[in-house]
Amino acid sequence: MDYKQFTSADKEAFDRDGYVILKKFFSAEEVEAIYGTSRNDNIISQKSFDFNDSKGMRTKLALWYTPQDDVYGMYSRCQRMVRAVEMILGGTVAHYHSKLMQKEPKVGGAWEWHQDYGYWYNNGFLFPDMVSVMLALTSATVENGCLQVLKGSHKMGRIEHGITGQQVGASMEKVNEALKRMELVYVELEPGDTLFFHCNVLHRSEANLSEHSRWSLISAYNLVSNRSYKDEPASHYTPVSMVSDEAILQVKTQGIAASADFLTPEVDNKFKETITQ
Ligand SMILES: O=C(O)CCC(=O)C(=O)O
Ligand SMILES: [Fe+2]
Repeated sequence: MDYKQFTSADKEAFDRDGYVILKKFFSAEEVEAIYGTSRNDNIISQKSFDFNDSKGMRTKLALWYTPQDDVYGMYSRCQRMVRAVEMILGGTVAHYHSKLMQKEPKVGGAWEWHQDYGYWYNNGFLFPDMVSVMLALTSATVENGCLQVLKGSHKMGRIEHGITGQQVGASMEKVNEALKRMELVYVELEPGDTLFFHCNVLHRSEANLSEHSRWSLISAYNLVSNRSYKDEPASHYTPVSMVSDEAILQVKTQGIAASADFLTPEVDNKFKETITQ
């Protein structure tokens, strides 16, 4: 089977705008494999925790560092993904972490304006050679609190971040000025559509007040040369062990192992920085 590939035109758009959307980068069958598995994955539900927004709404999420041989790991490690991220970052890439974001109907929380590098910088990464890739497992719409990005804002460089509620957000003085000059884009996605976004692009999302879940699987990558000087799990400088594009459908219903290196917020006191959002 032919799989859609990330092109040099996609890379140009990413460099210009700080993000690019690849429609149907993963097929309906692949999304069914990942979403169907995650919906019934007891380990994922055991390892998920709530992350509260400033109004007490909450997003459920599970986060792990080393990509495994399960259906989620195959997403993070498959060839079209690794090649795309190599093109974006311009070198050999490592997987920083992945998370399954479960923004449930009526309760799914908001995320304040932030840059992912606003947090990751505090985790010891000197360079913003980092990128996130979000796969929509369900439709993401304005109604269910889809991601919003400020187009071109990655060019501002890193902005100071401070605590807003339980979350850490970007300086609102800078965000408010940035909002006057750049276009705010609601990233509406169909299942299978995939958003690549720069670690310095400003983004946020509103609460999910709708009847529909918004679930996404997000993998973050780093250049292996951008090794943290802090005590981060080794996955962040270990080259991704690439698998074929067929791998998702080959493992299909394989859920995550309980032994995966999950982030546990109770023990990990640098949670606020890691959670990337
Ligand atoms: O999905 C969301 O609403 C926020 C996600 C986010 O900020 C991230 O993954 O970096
Ligand atoms: Fe984020």
